[in-house]
Amino acid sequence: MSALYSVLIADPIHESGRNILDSDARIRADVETGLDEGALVARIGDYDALIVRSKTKVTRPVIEAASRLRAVGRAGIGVDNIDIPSATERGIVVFNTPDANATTTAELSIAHLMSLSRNLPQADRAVRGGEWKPARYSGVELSGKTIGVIGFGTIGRLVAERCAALKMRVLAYDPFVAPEIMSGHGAEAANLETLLASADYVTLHCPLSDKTHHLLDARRLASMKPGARIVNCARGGLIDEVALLDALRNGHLAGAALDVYEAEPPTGSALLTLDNVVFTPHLGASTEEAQQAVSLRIAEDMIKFLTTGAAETAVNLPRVTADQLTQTGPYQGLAYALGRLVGALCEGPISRLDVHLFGRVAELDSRPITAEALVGLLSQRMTGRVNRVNAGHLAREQGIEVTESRTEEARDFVSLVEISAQCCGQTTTVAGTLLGGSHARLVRIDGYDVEAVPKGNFLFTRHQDQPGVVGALGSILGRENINISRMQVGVGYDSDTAIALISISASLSAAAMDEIRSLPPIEQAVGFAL
Ligand SMILES: NC(=O)c1ccc[n+]([C@@H]2O[C@H](COP(=O)([O-])OP(=O)(O)OC[C@H]3O[C@@H](n4cnc5c(N)ncnc54)[C@H](O)[C@@H]3O)[C@@H](O)[C@H]2O)c1
Ligand SMILES: O=C(O)[C@H](O)COP(=O)(O)O
Repeated sequence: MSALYSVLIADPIHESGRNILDSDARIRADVETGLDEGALVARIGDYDALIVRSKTKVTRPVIEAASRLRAVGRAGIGVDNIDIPSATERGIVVFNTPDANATTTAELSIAHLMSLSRNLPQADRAVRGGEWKPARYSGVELSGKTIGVIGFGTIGRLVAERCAALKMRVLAYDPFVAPEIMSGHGAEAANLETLLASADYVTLHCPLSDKTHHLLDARRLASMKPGARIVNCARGGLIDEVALLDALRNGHLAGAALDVYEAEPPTGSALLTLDNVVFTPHLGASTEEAQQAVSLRIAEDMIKFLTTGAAETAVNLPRVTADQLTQTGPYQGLAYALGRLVGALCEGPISRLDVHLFGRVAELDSRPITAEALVGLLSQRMTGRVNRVNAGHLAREQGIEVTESRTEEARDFVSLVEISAQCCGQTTTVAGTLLGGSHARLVRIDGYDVEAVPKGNFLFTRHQDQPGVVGALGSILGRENINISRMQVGVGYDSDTAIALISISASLSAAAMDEIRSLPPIEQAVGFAL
């Protein structure tokens, strides 16, 4: 059997993950490391998926050349080397391995904290050089000191717990984490100003983004407690290195321990000339345990994504577990078909899409259901890739406002998914349910009850309720050699307009559709596929 999916591994990963990919007959995994942007642009068009660590830069030109790419898997945590907005626009899922190397990185931060306080690298170099001057390398105790943890996510919490165990007072700053969570991990919540002014040590554990670039700039470094020390095992760009150099040279800061740099490697950086700085070469994730865990996780998650579409750790999709996917999956299929239907029935720009869940379905996570309704709507109207990753972006580009609501009380069916679209001042509403928990049925179009399997080709008409319409439609279809497998006719309760929803064996030609539209009783006629 030839492989169904091709995966490019562009940075070195532990052999355990490669073995998993190699032993799956559905996957062809190629390892090509050290590719620069041009080389990656030239190669990426052949692949369904890309696996990277931090070295390979997945830039907009790479994403634009990636005609087949469905996923970028980051074997690690930080995704600042991947252009997420570009990937999202193109419907490419980006996921990482959020926990696999966290303990290892937290341990490096503690190691740096200790070597910085006790001058271990400097003392090691001195002893090797034959020097024996213990007084020269005298350090400071951690116990009783205050450490400020900036970024209280997975790693920040692990570091805080370890520092608390070392009898340090731990302050934490993270605008997105509640104080109770911080206290649960041995830390006191503080604002950034207080943290910087009172901490003897500051350790960074937030992601690098446009918002956190140079989080520690000259002004904030100057506001730190005199004689404080900094540990950075997160990302180089979080600190302005020129300002850091100044603060270390002028003695305002006593030292720094750096694993990460604004440019890696930091060749030629003046920081390398300072004796009060400890350096490691982006070693945060580099233990046998972490590398094995990261590699296994990315390989397993990539196979799961390619074969089932599940991406629990996606950074550009709402996080959905495999269990949730099993529950919402059938409703997602229904919502997709309803979205396509409403997209076909509305013959103009749509300004708003409302997804309303009634009954049991209202107890589920509505986000993937709403997202699929939007994918269905957009896929009816656009060529090119539309999926849950880029649907929100494409909707915003088209000026479509999306809302979702739920009512746990059942309405006519145990579960009902209802989708309304506003188009040219009119509202079109369609609804569907699942029979036996998995068989999608279309049950309502505007006020008309119908019962149709939402699959295949359809002709929909809205027409004056008068004799002869169905016969006229049937004769045009017959002449076109198109078979009718099922026909629903609905009559309005308080109007003289009726609808017909006809399942047909093939799509109708433009000429046949024009002929149908020219029949005097016809007000609207649409041919579409669900
Ligand atoms: N040196 C290494 O080899 C290495 C290894 C792993 C991770 N990392 C880096 O460490 C970072 C943190 O990893 P994690 O697993 O803890 O990530 P995480 O996503 O679990 O936690 C990041 C935390 O930062 C917080 N945050 C966001 N913006 C902030 C801001 N402006 N100020 C303060 N806090 C802010 C978030 O709310 C979140 O709680 C990663 O983004 C990665 O860049 C480095
Ligand atoms: O964000 C991470 O996971 C670390 O920076 C590790 O990066 P690496 O995989 O390139 O060692």
